[in-house]
Amino acid sequence: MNDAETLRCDVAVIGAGTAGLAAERAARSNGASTLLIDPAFDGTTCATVGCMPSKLLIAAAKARHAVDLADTFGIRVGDVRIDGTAVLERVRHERDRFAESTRKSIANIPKSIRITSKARFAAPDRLLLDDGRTIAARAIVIATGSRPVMPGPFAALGDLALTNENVFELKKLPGRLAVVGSGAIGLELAQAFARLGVKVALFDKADRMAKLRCPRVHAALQEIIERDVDLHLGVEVTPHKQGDQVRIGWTGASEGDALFDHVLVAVGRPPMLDGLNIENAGLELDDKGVPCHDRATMRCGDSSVFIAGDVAADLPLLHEASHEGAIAGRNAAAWPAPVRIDRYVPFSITFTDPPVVSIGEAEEDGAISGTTDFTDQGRARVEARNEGALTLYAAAPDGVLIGADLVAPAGEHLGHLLAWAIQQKMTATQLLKMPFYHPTMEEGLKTALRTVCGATPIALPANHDSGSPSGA
Ligand SMILES: Cc1cc2nc3c(=O)[nH]c(=O)nc-3n(C[C@H](O)[C@H](O)[C@H](O)COP(=O)(O)OP(=O)(O)OC[C@H]3O[C@@H](n4cnc5c(N)ncnc54)[C@H](O)[C@@H]3O)c2cc1C
Ligand SMILES: NC(=O)c1ccc[n+]([C@@H]2O[C@H](COP(=O)([O-])OP(=O)(O)OC[C@H]3O[C@@H](n4cnc5c(N)ncnc54)[C@H](O)[C@@H]3O)[C@@H](O)[C@H]2O)c1
Repeated sequence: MNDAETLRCDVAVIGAGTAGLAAERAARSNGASTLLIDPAFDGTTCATVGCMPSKLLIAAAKARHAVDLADTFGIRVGDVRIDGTAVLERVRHERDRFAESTRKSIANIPKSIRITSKARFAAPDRLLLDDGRTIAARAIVIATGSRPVMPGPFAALGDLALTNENVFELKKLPGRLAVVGSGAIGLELAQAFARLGVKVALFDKADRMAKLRCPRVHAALQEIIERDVDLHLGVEVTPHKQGDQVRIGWTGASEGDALFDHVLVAVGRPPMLDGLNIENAGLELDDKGVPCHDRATMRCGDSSVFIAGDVAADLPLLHEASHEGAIAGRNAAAWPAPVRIDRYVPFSITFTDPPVVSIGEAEEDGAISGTTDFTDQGRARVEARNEGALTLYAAAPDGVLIGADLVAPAGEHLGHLLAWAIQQKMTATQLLKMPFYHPTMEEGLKTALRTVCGATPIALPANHDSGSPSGA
């Protein structure tokens, strides 16, 4: 198969993260010979510095919040002490378990397929490895992920500036933490650290958090976040090192300055194209430098190069990375015959408490909206979790659901129901013909669905009660 310097395969995959692993699996199971290249094979961003450690920290914050909530029910808890060292040790311990289990599954890939190195393009069908070898491949999948941005003034702070890559390595909880960026990472971690007793200030240059589209839902989120966090939207921040602390000054919609023990920089994760010599791949690039590609095949132009995961800079989410990997791997194996694969409805959950969810479209010609206010929703009130709002979007004239924005208790579950209904192109009327158990958070959907029907000539389902049980 090989001469001394050149390895040959049908499909070479650059990057062994979630997308690359899925691409290699799909290519191999479709009969291609494969090579998977990664400098570390250390167990994916998701398991090591992404989804899993962040959700572990959030789980600790949830336990702390449950103690606070107990009082509402007449359950008096004595003095609460947060052992920050133990909190962070559990995060790392469980995180390491997830990463180890991912590494074990990577180790099951035949050794001859795993190439421990960095790869860069020499030509559209040829890669150079750091160890001097070359790979000649019929098709290549780029799955190199993304990396955190660290603007210069923050980089100058040295160890005081954190990103998702080292924040979970803290040995103790900081006293005061500045979080810059109120996207998914900033929001999740700002609220979690605050609920663990850290004094947190959250800054964003934009005036919308988590790219939420509906102003009503955004207002509800703002009220929720401000209960735990000192929030400053629409500001420019300037950091300076002061002794072993950081002084953050901010101007814009509000002005001030304050001292922090650390600053968490969460201002986005651009695609990881550094060092790939992408110019040698002969691809058309968009204005972010990302190869232009077809979402149904993940093929870049009419080349034999495919792209998947965060590096595609489309929907940098885990389920999309794994789906795009499968699409790219399948198509790379089938190259040049394209296999067009349907994509999921866009769906993101930010795991704040309550969670923030955005699905599908927000506005379309003739869009109708329906809303629910969770501040007085029955089951939410029973649980003392009555906060948040939901906006559903539907297309006229028949009320086909096209999208939703929400921040609501049980939001991750409501979000799944809605995403599945929206992907199936169901109408508000069809959803209302299905059972809603009482008393549940799901009954909150009924209110929004009925408003969608009420806003149009769409009929409420015949022979179904149009009233509400107590508290729904
Ligand atoms: C803090 C945080 C929390 C998150 N939480 C969630 C969540 O709750 N839910 C969710 O859906 N998503 C979440 N995400 C997003 C999710 O983690 C990513 O979308 C996903 O991990 C991307 O997978 P990937 O395969 O594209 O990239 P990665 O897993 O980063 O894999 C890229 C691989 O490419 C390798 N590589 C890079 N350059 C080269 C090269 N030149 N040669 C060879 N190999 C190379 C790297 O070593 C790496 O192994 C979170 C992200 C972060 C940062
Ligand atoms: N639950 C989840 O699914 C989850 C959780 C965490 C991360 N992620 C993924 O990771 C990606 C990266 O997350 P992220 O939060 O870093 O990025 P992001 O793009 O979601 O948010 C970045 C935020 O930083 C702000 N910002 C940019 N430059 C700034 C500056 N100089 N000063 C102040 N604010 C600034 C932006 O306005 C934006 O609100 C997300 O896009 C998401 O796909 C997903």
